[in-house]
Amino acid sequence: MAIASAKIDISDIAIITTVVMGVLTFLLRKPLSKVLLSSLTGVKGGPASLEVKKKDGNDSKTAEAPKELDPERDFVKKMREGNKNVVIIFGSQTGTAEDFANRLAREAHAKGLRPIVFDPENYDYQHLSKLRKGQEVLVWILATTGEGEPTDNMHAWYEAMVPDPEDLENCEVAEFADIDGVEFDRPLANVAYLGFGLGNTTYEQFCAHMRHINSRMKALGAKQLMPCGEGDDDANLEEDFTNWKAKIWPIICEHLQVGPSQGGADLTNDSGSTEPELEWQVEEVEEVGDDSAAQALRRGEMTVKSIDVHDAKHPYMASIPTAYDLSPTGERHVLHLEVNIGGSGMKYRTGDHLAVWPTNREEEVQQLLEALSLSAKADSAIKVTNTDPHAASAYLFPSSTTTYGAALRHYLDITSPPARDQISMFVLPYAKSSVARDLLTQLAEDKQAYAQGVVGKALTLSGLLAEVRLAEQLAGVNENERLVLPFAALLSLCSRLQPRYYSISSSGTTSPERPSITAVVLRYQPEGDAQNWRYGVATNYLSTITNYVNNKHTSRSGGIYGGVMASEPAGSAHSVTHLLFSDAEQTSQVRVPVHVRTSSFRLPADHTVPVVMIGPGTGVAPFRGFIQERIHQQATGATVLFFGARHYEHDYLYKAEFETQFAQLAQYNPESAIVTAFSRDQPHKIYVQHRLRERADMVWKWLNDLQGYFYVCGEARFMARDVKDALVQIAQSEGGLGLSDAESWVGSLKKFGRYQEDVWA
Ligand SMILES: Cc1cc2nc3c(=O)[nH]c(=O)nc-3n(C[C@H](O)[C@H](O)[C@H](O)COP(=O)(O)O)c2cc1C
Repeated sequence: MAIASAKIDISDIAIITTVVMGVLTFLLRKPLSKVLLSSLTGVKGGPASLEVKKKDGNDSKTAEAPKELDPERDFVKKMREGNKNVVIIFGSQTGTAEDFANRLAREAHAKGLRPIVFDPENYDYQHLSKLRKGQEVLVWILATTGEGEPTDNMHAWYEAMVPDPEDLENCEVAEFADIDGVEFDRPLANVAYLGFGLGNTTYEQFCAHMRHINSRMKALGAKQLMPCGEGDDDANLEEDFTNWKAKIWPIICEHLQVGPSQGGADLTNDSGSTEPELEWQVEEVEEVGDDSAAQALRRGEMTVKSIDVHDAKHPYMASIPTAYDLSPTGERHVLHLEVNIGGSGMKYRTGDHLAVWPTNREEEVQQLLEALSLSAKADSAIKVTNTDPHAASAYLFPSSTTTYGAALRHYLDITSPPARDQISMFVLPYAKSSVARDLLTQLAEDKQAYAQGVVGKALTLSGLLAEVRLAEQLAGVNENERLVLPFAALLSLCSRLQPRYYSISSSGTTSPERPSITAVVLRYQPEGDAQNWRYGVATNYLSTITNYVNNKHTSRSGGIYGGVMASEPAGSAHSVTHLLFSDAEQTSQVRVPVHVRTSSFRLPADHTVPVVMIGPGTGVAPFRGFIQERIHQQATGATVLFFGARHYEHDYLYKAEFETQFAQLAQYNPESAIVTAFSRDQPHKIYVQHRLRERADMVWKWLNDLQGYFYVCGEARFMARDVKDALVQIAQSEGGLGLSDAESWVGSLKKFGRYQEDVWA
């Protein structure tokens, strides 16, 4: 199952799993009736609850002396060395908040402010207290992930600043540096801040990460300059961000007393004719070194690094021993890929995620090179450096030198539609002809025109540039008057290509070196451009890899490589020329950059406890691993999988495998079974929640009487919600509870980690 897609990569709509391990972070606060309470707290094999320390009276004053901090991780020092006055800190899981932070910084710069962006993973939170209001402003840009959780890169800061999410007003005060002159429990009294939360209203805990940090900032004495903005990814995140941004500049400028009448010096020109100061400088350089070094440049640095520890910043180049289409005759193709991580030092546990670093489709890369008039220079070496010597990062890519082609292929998101403010800041200024200026101004300023002309068509940057070119041609604009976008401007326009996360569909115990993933290939025709196909970046990359693995004797230098799947849409041939290969082994073995992400989606340690899994479609992915694990444990508790799909004939994923495995599990417990719901095989739709209700008495017995675990993986908005409603109904009909007690019962299962979700919107 695909779990995390890049933001606008509507495509691999994937997305992650995030599991509720409430028990690790929450204490039960509202006990139910005694009977229910004892059934919930008597969890066997469940994770232990964490002791949450409270600040009370003198206790908190005896806090340990601050640890020696690494000066390299002091962001305030770095900020002051660069004479910056706006510090932007982002928490991002799939890249959107990071992109927003960078865009905000560019706009701040255009307003005459001096911004700097920090990834909290590289710095220590303790320095926050050194910020000085009136002279400096802190801006949080925080996405929420999991079930109301902080993003990985904010994890350490969040843990320190929000020790008890259930008691935001009154929890233990974190340690801060240099807090002389302020009250002990108000260490951030000198700090002025504002914030924007990214979230999705489909999730129960909307924008929880930003909201929790906001409450703690206030509780720790910081001055909030205006209420936090919130963006809803289920509605229009981009517009929410644009509206919030419009409000913050006068407030920041007034607070810092900068700019004409404190409104900020707007260095962008209304006519769009002034070229912006760009963040990145691009210099063409001679290629140095032998052939393999030159090749590495073309393929991206990811292939050549020799490192011991592989993580989110340093993927491992894994080979793919097996890959196939699980539903070759289905309307949608679901891929199964096994990834060889043997020898990498990486380990995974059942329920973890695998991040895959995709490569853009070669056709997209070539189209963009063409639109930039860089086709002839695709393999030219370039050095990309930050124009600001005090910026948090000097380089945009893993190394200072790459090629135009490799940058577009491996490092930049070139398929997401450019945002309105990006068009006005980084495309419009390069338009010389009035026809190009008019077209771009309309898209940048008219929301409706943008919604139809860019979003509705899922227009990529190369598509936008092609439309401008066509308009210029039709208007007879001279070649030397036509818009040519500089590569350095494109670097400000495109965000970084992000890894995509997939639930691992194998057991870490039985296949420790071969995690597998299960992903549906995303291809669609946008409403506004129904003639043309759009391709999800990562899943089509995986599809190309699958094709290659199954035909590996075909020459890879052949350029365009035809798809082998049935019902490939016309024109979907993929080029493998620029996939990554292992040259060291001289085997032309294709390599996929990956890393493992730990999750909290876990089976109970005690195999005698029943396990009920709801996994329609590719939501079945983590449960394949769970089933392997339960067989290995010879689980005597019931193991029950509710699987749903459209058609028995085409979409029953892992059918033969599951049938054999459940026959085996039934030997340990006769109630173990797979229950299927094929929605379109009869006139009326049947879904997993219907099957669940049909077995209400058993479900109640497994979960309430036997203290079983309940897992849901798949689509959040309808399926996960309907499944939860079905469980509430079961608690009413089988447990005799009123609606509110039934809801509390389900809520408490969640709090105790016995109802875990791995869902995506
Ligand atoms: C796996 C997953 C879990 C999420 N959980 C929540 C949540 O609990 N609450 C919420 O408001 N938004 C949630 N979101 C929505 C994200 O916050 C939103 O899509 C955001 O734009 C992602 O930003 P990022 O790309 O910087 O990580 C979740 C998204 C994903 C993919």
